[in-house]
This record gives sequence, structure tokens and C-alpha cells, in this order.
Amino acid sequence: MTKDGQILKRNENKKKHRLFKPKKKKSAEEDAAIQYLKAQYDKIVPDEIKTFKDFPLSQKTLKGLKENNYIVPTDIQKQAIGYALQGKDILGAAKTGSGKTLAFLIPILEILFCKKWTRLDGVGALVISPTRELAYQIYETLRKVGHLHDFSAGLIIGGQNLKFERKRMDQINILISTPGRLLQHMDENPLFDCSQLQILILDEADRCLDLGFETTMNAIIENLPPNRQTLLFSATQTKSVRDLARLSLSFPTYVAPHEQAATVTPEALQQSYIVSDIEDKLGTLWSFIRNHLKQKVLVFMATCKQVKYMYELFCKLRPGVSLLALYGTLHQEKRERIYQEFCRKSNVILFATDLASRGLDFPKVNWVIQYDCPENVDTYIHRAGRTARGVLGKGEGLLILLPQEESFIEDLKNNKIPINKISVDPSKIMSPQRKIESLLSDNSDLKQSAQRAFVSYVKSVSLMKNKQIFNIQLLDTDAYARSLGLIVPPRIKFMFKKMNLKNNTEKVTTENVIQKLKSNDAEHEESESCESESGIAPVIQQMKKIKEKQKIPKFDFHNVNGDSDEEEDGFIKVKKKNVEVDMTALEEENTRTKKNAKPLTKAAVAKKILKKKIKVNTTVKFTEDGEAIEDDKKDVKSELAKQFVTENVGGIDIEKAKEVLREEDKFDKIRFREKVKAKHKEQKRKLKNKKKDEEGEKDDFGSQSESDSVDLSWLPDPDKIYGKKSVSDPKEPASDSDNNQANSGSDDSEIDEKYHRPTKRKLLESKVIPQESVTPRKVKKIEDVSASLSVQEAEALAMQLLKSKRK
Ligand SMILES: Nc1ncnc2c1ncn2[C@@H]1O[C@H](COP(=O)(O)OP(=O)(O)OP(=O)(O)O)[C@@H](O)[C@H]1O
Repeated sequence: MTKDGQILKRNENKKKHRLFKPKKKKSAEEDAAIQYLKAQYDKIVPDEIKTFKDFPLSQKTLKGLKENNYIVPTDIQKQAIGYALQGKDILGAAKTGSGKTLAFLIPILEILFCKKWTRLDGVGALVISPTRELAYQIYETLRKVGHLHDFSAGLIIGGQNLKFERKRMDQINILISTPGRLLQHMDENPLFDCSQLQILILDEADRCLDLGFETTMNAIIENLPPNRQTLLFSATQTKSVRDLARLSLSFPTYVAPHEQAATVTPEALQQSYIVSDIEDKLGTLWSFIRNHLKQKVLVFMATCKQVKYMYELFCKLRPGVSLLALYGTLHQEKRERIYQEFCRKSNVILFATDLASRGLDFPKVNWVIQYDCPENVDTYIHRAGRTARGVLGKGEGLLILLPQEESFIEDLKNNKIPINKISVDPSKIMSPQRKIESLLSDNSDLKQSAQRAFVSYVKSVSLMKNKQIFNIQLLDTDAYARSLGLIVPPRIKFMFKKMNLKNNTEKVTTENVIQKLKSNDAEHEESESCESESGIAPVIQQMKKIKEKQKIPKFDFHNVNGDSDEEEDGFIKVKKKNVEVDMTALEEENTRTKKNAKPLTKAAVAKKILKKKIKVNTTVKFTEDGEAIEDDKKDVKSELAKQFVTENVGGIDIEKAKEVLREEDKFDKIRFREKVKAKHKEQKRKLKNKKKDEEGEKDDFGSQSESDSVDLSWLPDPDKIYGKKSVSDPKEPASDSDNNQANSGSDDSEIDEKYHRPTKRKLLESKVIPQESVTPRKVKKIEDVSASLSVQEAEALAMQLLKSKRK
């Protein structure tokens, strides 16, 4: 098709072309440039790279880098970019903050550029990141560096509008996503098509696996075309990472520029730690913040609830610097806002969980405080790595440890992390304890938040794997609660369960407990004497303190027994004290005795039973007073059975047993028949009683017995009665009086008619008392009255009544 023809067609279908506008045809110059760049890839030597210009990169990428002041590549960039451009799969590991993001973003831009990728080509590159924040950050870096390219980039993360994402899925060239949301699109979105995928990036792969995305990741990888290039970056090379690498990479090049480095943390990061008792921790942090008001500080805590409480509390205490909190349970939008705010501000304190510990690139953080001991060395490295980032980054890290956590320092040093101990002048610690307590007493929400923080922290300590460092038994929960401003430590349900469990064991071994307690005291005294001789006072002092804590129960199990009196009882106190402390020793002791004991054979058990004359397979029930309840069903009745029971000393004679059962069966049948008879008798008796009751009821309302005399005082108005009766029940045979009425003279019939008027009848029927409940009784009474009078008497009575009515 000619050029003119093209223009013509474009004019004809203007609207259509606006929607699906094809990309400008690459100029011959651009083609030549691409050919040149591609030819240079094989000549890349990482060690010879000084600046980004030394890489064979497109002008658009170079310009994007320059605009953002990326001139000199970092070590990982030097190595990874070169191999990636050569089309190799990469397994990369580098220090935190060493610039891994650009190490994979630059190859993405270049590979798609050289393939002349257009919007219509669909997803060409896919980046999978463990957290939404990290994905967002990668997306932002891509936008900054790659804005001169024509590719479209999309951020697909949880917490966003799924519908919105769905519709735009087919227009994305570079997709940045978290694993869960990506798989959701793969499964549900027909517009999602990654069949043309060129390059896959697995960023922070170890973190993805830590967060439980292993199966999701595997499922995603299975859905991707196999003829792609893959770059996998991970700070640690765990077994699961190696498994993932095996699954996703083919003949990868291992890139680890810092493997031989003296330290695993950035060189510009100064690291120190202090040891603080749990009750002083909050005061220490408060004092630190008050002394660093002009700095950007990131404070890591173990749980979301702690972060929330500390943030709320410090806001109320007003340290004089802006405060922020970032944790997982916050809404996604809020998380993004806080992240951006912390990036923007220079004098700010951010309380955060480990959500912010990995990959997040906060610029110019001066201090990273690890308020709670990190779970392991990796977590420490990632937390500390939020400062001293990039080529020129500088920063300091401070780790606060409890005395029992100090052995963590050994782990750090063994992992090439240089860290020094510093001590804090106690007189410099300003504890806002009183103020906190008064705040909590005024503010029930804050108090609840403190309680939640307390429980969550204790729980987190109990859940930590490394029990040598995170020993719940050494945690002074009372002191911790006090430090949070809680005068009464909250009840910890899950600890109660433990406690109850241990209490059960304790009952069995009370003697052992007391014994153990004594031996502990002796050990303690011994160690004290050694200390004074050896002269290593401070260390021993520390040990002593820990030992001391071992002996004192630190959980406040308020009202476990609900009995304060018991606590005053010395013996019970002793019992309680050692419930927590000596359980491991007790368990050991139990297992030791178990080990020493001879194994019990079945024969030995049977012998024991015979010796004790225990009847096996028999159940004896007792009343509440402890008296045995005899079960007559089990008593044998027949002579043969009695004889069998007394004779039966062992073994079973089946034939005899059958005979006995047959004999017993006869008695059982008799017993059953008697039972049925008794049941029938009882039923009859009940029926009789019921009938009697019904008759009794009738007597109450109907005519009385013969002895009753006629009482005319209750005689109702005959007009009403007769009128009603004649209408209400025409089938009912008319009474004598009715007949008399009907057969009487014309006057009477007139009157009768009058009283048979439907209006009046209606009136009568609609009177308050329900007809059915009253009518039979009244009719009955009238019938009875009529029956008791002679015809003349009745007539006279009726006439008399009529006369009085007329008057
Ligand atoms: N070549 C460079 N020159 C200057 N600064 C750079 C360079 N490369 C990266 N940076 C900066 O260094 C910081 C850390 O980079 P990046 O986030 O990519 O590190 P990372 O290795 O991914 O860290 P983490 O392991 O913590 O996720 C960022 O602020 C980034 O802008």
C-alpha cells in the first residue's frame, strides 16, 4: 500500500484509527541504532564499566537515567545489566540498598526497545514483587527512568479496583504486580495475555516465599511461556529460593558482587546496640526522639498493635516532631499516603512493622531504631538497610535489646555485621511514665490500645522460633505492662491455657517441684560464690539477673485461682512460683525416670491387675456422696449363672456361657413382661385420672347434682336467652319453654317477633363475652330451670317477666 493510500484510508476511518493508532514506523536510523547496540552486548565487561554511558544503552534510557542523577552504576548494576542484555537468566544477590531495582529495570527497557515493542504487543515484561509498597516503588522508578520510552506500564496490586485493572490489562507492556493479584488476573481475566512475555523479574524472591506465596509463585510460573528470560533477585539464598530458581531459571548466571565483602550491610551504615530492661525501653525511645527532633527516624516494632499504640501515645505526649505509623492492617490508600509523606518529610518519626523493612526506599533516613529485637539476622539486615542507601547514602542504626536477647549480637557478628555496644546514661533517660498513666486513666480507648499492644507483643515473643533469644519465661510482663502505662497487666488467654496444662503436670509432681526449688537455690548460691572469685562482675551480674528472673514467675496470672488468700500461703506460693520456671526441668526429669523404668509388658500389666483383684471391664457408678450405685441389670438371677460367676476364674467356656445366657434370658423376659405390664397399668391410671378431671370441670360449669336447689337469683333475662337460642342453634330441639312460647297467643308472637329482630340478635351475639364459651352453659341452665318447674309455674313466671318488661 502506497503512502497516499495510507493517508486516504486514515481519513476515511479517522475514528477507528484514533483508537488503534499504529506506532510510528521506526526510522531507519533507529533500526541502525538497535543493530549497533545489539552488536555491543557481547563486548560488555562489567569491571570496565565506569558510568552508565559505558553500557550500550538507548538514548532514551540514558537520558532518563541522567535526569534522575543516576550516573555511576552500583556493583550489582554493573554486573546484572551486562548479563541481562546478553540474554542470560540471572540469579542475583546483593546488599540491601545496593540498587537492584535499576539492575532489572534498565534491561527491561532495553530489551523491549530493541524488540521494537509496541502497545499492541501486550505484556512484554513482568515484575513480581512481594509487597504492594515495593511494587509501587518499582513502578515509580520505572516511570521516572523510562518516561521517554513509548511503553505502557501497569501496577497491579491488591487493594485496588479490580474492575479498573481488568479492562486495561490488554494495554499494558510492563506489568508490575504482587503475586496474589497477578494470579487472580491470570485465573479470571480473559483480557490477560502473557503469551508474548519476553522477560520475567522475581524481585525479593525470598520475601515472596516467606510471605507464603510459594504455591502462588509456582502457579504463576507454570502459566508463563517457557522461552522467556528470567532475573531472580533475592537477599538470601535459602533452600526454597533455590527451588524457585530451579523452577524458573535456565542455566542462570550467579551475580553476587558482595559475596566476598567484609560486611553484609552497607559500609556507610554505622550500627550500634544498647541493652535495656523492659521497663526502661519506652523511656529510652522517648528520650531518643526528644534528642533527635531534626532527624528522619524509622522505628521498627514487632506487631501492628504495638505500632498503633506507640503512635497514638506519642501523638498525645507531643514530642515536638511529626509522627507517622505504617502497618499492615491500615487501609491501602492510607498506607500509600503515609509512605509518601515519610518520603517527603525530612524531620519525621515513622513507627512501622516489618512491612516497611524490605525493599522500601525511603530517601535520606538518618536513623533506623529497632525497638524490638528482630526475628532473625535477615530481618535485622533489611530493617537496618532502610538507611545508608544508594551510592552516597549514610545513616545509623540502633538496636535495643532486652538483657536476655543479648546473645543475638553473636548471631549478627557471625554473619559479618559490625555492631558496637553503647550505653545510655540512665540520668539522661526521661521517662514520661506518670504522664502515660494519667493519659490512660482518662482515655479508655488509649488504654484498650495499650492492652492490645501488650498482648500482641507477648504473643509475638511466644511465637518466635529462636527460643534461646525469645524466652517467654524471662519476659517480665508486669514490668512491660507498667512501661506501657498499664497498672494492671491484661490477662493473656493463651498463656492461661499453657498455665493450666502445666498445672496439671504440677499436681503429679509437687514433690519434685519442691525438690527442684531447693536445688535451684543451692545452685544460685554456688554461682554467687564463684562470681566473686572470678571477678567478671558485669557479665555475672547480667547472668544473675536473668537467673533471678528465671526463678520469679513473670506472668501475672491475675485471679487464675481467684484466690488471693492462697498467695499468702507460703507453700502454695512456692508451688505457683515454680510452675513456669521448672517445667522444662520437670519434663526432663519425667522423661529421665521414664527412660530408666523397665518397659511394661502386657503380661506384667495383667499380673498387676490380678494382684490387685481388679475386675476388668466393670464400671462402678457413684452417687454424689460417693456411694456406689448398684446396677440390678447386671445382677445374675439364675442359679446356673451364679454358679458360673463364682466358678469363673479365667478363660471362657463358650458352651457354658451360652447356657448361662439362655437361663438368664428367661429371667430377662419375665423382667421385661413385668415392665410392660407396669407401663400399661400406669397408662391406664393416667387415662382414668384425666377423665375424672374432665368430668370435674364439667361439674363446675354445668348443672349441679340433684341435691342442688333452684336458685332463681341468677336467672338470666329470658328475652335474651330465648331470642338467642332460637337463632343460634336451630338444630337443637326446642325446650318446653320454647314450645310454649311459640304456641302462645298473638300478643306473645308479636313480642316474640320483636325479640327475634336480627338487629337485637346481632347485638346480643356481639356482646363482650365470646358466644361459644358462655352459650352452652346458659342454655343448659335454662333447660334445667324449665325442667324443675311445672308447665303452669313456668307460664306464670314467663307472663310475670313479660309484664314487668312492658312496664
Ligand atoms: N546508580 C545509582 N546511583 C545513585 N543512586 C542509586 C543508584 N542506583 C540506585 N540508587 C539509589 O539507591 C537506593 C536504593 O536502591 P534500590 O531500592 O534499588 O536498592 P535495593 O537493592 O533494591 O534495596 P533493597 O534490597 O533494600 O530493596 C535508591 O534510592 C536508588 O535511587
